[in-house]
Amino acid sequence: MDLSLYFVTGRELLPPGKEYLESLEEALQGGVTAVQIREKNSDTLEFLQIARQSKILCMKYNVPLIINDRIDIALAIQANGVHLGQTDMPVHVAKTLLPTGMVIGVSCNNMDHVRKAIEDGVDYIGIGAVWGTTTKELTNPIIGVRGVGSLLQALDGTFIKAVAIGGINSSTVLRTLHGSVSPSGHRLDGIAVVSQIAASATPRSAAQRLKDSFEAWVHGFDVQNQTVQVYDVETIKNGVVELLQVIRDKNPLIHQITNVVVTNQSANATLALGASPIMATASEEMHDLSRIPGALLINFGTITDKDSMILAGKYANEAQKPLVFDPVGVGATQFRKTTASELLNTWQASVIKGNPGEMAALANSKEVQAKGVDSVGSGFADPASFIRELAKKERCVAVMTGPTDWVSDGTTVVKLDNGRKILGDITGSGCLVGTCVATFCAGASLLATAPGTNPGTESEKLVRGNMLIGAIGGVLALTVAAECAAERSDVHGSGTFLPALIDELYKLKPETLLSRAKVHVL
Ligand SMILES: Cc1ncc(COP(=O)(O)OP(=O)(O)O)c(N)n1
Ligand SMILES: Cc1ncsc1CCOP(=O)(O)O
Repeated sequence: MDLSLYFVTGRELLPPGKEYLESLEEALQGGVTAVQIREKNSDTLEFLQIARQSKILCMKYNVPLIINDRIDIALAIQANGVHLGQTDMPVHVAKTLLPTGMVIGVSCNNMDHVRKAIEDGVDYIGIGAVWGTTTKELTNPIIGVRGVGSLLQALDGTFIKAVAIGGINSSTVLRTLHGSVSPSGHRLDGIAVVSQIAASATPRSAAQRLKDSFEAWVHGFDVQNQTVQVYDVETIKNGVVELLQVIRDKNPLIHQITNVVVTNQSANATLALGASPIMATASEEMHDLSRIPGALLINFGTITDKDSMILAGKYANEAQKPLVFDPVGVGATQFRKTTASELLNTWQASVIKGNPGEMAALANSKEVQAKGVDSVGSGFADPASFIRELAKKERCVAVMTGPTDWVSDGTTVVKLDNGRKILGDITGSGCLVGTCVATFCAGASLLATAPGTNPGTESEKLVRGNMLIGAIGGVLALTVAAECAAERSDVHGSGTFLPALIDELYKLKPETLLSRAKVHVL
């Protein structure tokens, strides 16, 4: 059964003047691949009639029909299957009542539900609610995009299909699909949708849009899985130098929502690299800024603009712009942890950058501790494996800073050895890395969207351009410039180091980067 676009009906949501059967037929014409009749307010006779009429239409389009909750109705109309919630008829009882071959789907909100569904041998699970929704009063917690991945991983090795449900619409669909892939590479088989189709005056185009997004994303996912990109040191260094040139030629806008401690020096570092900073925080301007080529940096060192962070990130994903997230001091307070989780469930970061303490807190690891915004101790026993797994889990490039910097896209791990101790003696050196990474990612994005490249070919992506090279470029630019600054005879301590660092970023030459960068591909 193809569950890729699973329409769950909602007659109560029909727009004025729209007939139910007309709406269902248009949805089927738009490419719905499975239909579930969900009647929460009808008596048995009305439910039966609606199910019968719906079945005729579904058969016309050769689309399977599932009945929500009611085994008797499913049997009466010989539906293709039933969907059961956690408080509905238990699966083992339903199995005794249903003929073999009739599909059984179950709602799952947590790992216990998934384990039970596997034990019961269901055909598919509906994981939800992934996002907030007004269609149903939720009695279980919202799972969030990242929570779906761990439930999917539990299905590894089974034939049970999985769809996500709750708040899926044309704005959230790509984020849902991309962010829910498990670390083992298990993806959703489909999306289940009520209001985006049922409440639409044009259900055909609503369904078509969702179907196009789903198919484009799956195609991109399959292509990516089939192509292993192998990096060598020369390719990386040359890629970084190319991005430096793009930044200086194209002067991208680097929108930064950052903390009060580093705002000025971050803006100056951006300018020194050849890009254009804007330190804007009002939610009213987030949409306009997202339309300008460049990148977005969200640094929550002093979290006061959470709503703007949420909006800016959503718009950046929509515009396929790089989004660099610097979860400063995320382990320091419960508020920071909850906020980071909320942000990461809402938008997809292209790069997450942090020190070992911050990265440990994000990964719920106790191996490295933090004190406020600083990491304490000697770091991870196996930083390469840690960073690779974190990148895989968060579906982005991960950068872990320190005396040695580690960068991974979840496959390749790159170790960078240009770190200088004096960087730790100025405030906000980690934040400056974030700024430089955002600037180089902007360069990577501009390179990928340069005239001559077809923007239509990668419509399924949340970001365009090579974010691994962008992240490495940002780290190298800052650490190589720091090396140059630290060697200067006019630098006597941290006070003279900071302006010298900005100077060295300003003067940074491709040949300096090429000769000094200490890059190791693992
Ligand atoms: C595909 C899919 N997944 C989950 C649900 C929710 O079912 P349930 O938990 O039984 O809640 P109600 O739909 O009965 O309100 C679903 N219907 N479909
Ligand atoms: C039935 C159901 N189960 C979990 S969320 C939900 C409603 C989904 O509706 P919508 O697609 O309109 O958010």
